Amino acid sequence: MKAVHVAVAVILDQHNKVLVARRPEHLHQGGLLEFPGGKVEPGETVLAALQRELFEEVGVQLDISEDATHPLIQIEHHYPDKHVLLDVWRVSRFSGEAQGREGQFVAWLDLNELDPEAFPAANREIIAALRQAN
Ligand SMILES: Nc1nc2c([nH]c(=O)n2[C@H]2C[C@H](O)[C@@H](COP(=O)(O)OP(=O)(O)OP(=O)(O)O)O2)c(=O)[nH]1
Ligand SMILES: [Mg+2]
Repeated sequence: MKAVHVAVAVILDQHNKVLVARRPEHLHQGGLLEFPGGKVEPGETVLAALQRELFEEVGVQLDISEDATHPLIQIEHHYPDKHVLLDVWRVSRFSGEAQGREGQFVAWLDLNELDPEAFPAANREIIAALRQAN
């Protein structure tokens, strides 16, 4: 099974709050929290995908210049029904106010209070890497 390449944004504000959204029930890993993002389309760069997905899902415009976007970690994970490659980026500049544009719950949660169990299994490593980096 080929891995699905997914661009994922971790947006941390100056108060150590990170933007999370709840995956709609009907999707893969539905009902769990996620860092916003989505599949990289054919011919698209990962940063272009990151920017497109963040605008589509939460209405946030990312600054994807080199000094504002840093690779955090890549995680390859095999779910029973799907193989994903999460390409996770730390984003430090954006404009717009985050809102669930697809009707989903979104929130800024304290990094120290994130419950890894509320996220898909692949995210535990992301949360650990973030806590180590901060
Ligand atoms: N966005 C995101 N996806 C994650 C995270 N953790 C994790 O395992 N995933 C998985 C769930 C999905 O299988 C895949 C992302 O696919 P997706 O369905 O959100 O992709 P998409 O936004 O392009 O959605 P669609 O247009 O296909 O509906 O990655 C995460 O933190 N954020
Ligand atoms: Mg998505």
